[in-house]
Amino acid sequence: MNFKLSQVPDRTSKPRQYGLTMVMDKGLSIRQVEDMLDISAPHIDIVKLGWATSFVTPNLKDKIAVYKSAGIPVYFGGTLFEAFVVRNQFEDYRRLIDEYQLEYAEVSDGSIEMPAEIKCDFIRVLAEQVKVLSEVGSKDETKIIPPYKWIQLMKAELEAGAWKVIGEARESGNVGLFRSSGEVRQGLVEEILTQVPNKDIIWEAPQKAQQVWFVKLIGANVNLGNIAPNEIIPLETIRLGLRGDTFANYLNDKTRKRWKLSK
Ligand SMILES: O=C(O)[C@H](CS(=O)(=O)O)OP(=O)(O)O
Repeated sequence: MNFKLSQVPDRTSKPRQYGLTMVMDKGLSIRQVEDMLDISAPHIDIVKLGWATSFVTPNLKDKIAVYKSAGIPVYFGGTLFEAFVVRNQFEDYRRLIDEYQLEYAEVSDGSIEMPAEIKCDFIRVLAEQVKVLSEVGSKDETKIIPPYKWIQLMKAELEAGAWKVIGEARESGNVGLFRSSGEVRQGLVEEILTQVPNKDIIWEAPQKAQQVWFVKLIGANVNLGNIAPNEIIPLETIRLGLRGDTFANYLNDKTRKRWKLSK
């Protein structure tokens, strides 16, 4: 940090197991990646090449190499996994992961119907090869999954070997964990947290108000995903209580009382 400031929460340090910021790259050029890393690398834990953008991104290997040289792991979006699976090309997908020397892979069923047991089988197989992030939730806004089902799926996928489970929200943040307005399905999140350890969950939270909500609920070291490249540094300030939205979060009672601040 550039300055000394008291009453700032401790952040976990890299390589983080929690307190993760997962960034969504949906087609940055190599130059843009270099620029992003130049300023934001300390605050990026993992990068997802959103949905199937990796299929059409030129110079993919070179781009992944830039992330690698900065020590930042990259993985393909779950939609690419689904695109291979529906075409009966799972083995090709596994080879692809090796060819691109990836250390993480996402297993999801956001765009397809996949029995939970089959999804867990894919997780089991891939977990032998890489660290698996499995995503729970549908991309279809009309498909409302009840909380008990989210919990069941998340637990089963972690047991099958997922390193983290991701709560679906899409790039837009208006499905899955959120209502179409972007408002958090609070009851859902709170119920999930009674059964699944928060360190095991990455919450997709692309909108500022959503990030603020999670930081207020869970704290500076909440795992957040689908963060846009230009929101990485702003998010870090939200985590640290250095933006208006979370400003009073970590101040002690004496300071809050003196300045008449409420959390
Ligand atoms: O679910 C996601 O976050 C993304 C992006 S979007 O749904 O296409 O907006 O898909 P994924 O395949 O998990 O990257």
